[in-house]
Amino acid sequence: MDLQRPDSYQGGAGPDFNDHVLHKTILVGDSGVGKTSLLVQFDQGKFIPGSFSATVGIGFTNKVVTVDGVRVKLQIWDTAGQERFRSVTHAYYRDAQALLLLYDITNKSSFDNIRAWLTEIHEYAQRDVVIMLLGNKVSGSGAGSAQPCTSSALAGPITTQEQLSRHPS
Ligand SMILES: Nc1nc2c(ncn2[C@@H]2O[C@H](COP(=O)(O)OP(=O)(O)OP(=O)(O)O)[C@@H](O)[C@H]2O)c(=O)[nH]1
Repeated sequence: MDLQRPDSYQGGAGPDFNDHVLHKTILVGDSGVGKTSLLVQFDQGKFIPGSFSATVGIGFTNKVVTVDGVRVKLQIWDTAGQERFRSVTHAYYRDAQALLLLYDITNKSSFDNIRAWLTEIHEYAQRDVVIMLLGNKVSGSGAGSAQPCTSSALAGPITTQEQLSRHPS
């Protein structure tokens, strides 16, 4: 799926959100941990396997979900995990209400790098941003294989120490 759709970005609040609560979420994590795959899975309901094509820059997709009777428009931004795009993606952290921080459970360095990601998040995102740590690639076949480290992670901001202590050593 092509997430590079600058034509669909209208700036500011974006498309008509009159009857929605807008919620901006950003997917972050090392290159190859499965951010784009997770977003495509969430958007289209299926895992699309294929050769790895690294995201260039940043793009977003919208999805409306109903939570406790309230329609919420999720605007989910998919960022490139590669270092060379960091300066581009940092600029988007500020507006985010939530950050989904992914690592690949089959790749230790992607977990080791979580500390560095949290340092960047604390530098560029709002202080009260909600951070959810997700271990991806739990299933070899891909589909729906991301697992949160805690089911209550989205209930409120959590600290670096809390997040790291939730990962089994
Ligand atoms: N086995 C398995 N493979 C996965 C899973 N999720 C993604 N992959 C594969 O991992 C590779 C990288 O996935 P992407 O979604 O492109 O990774 P990314 O984090 O968006 O990478 P960047 O765009 O470079 O930041 C692809 O070959 C995917 O098919 C999963 O849950 N299980």
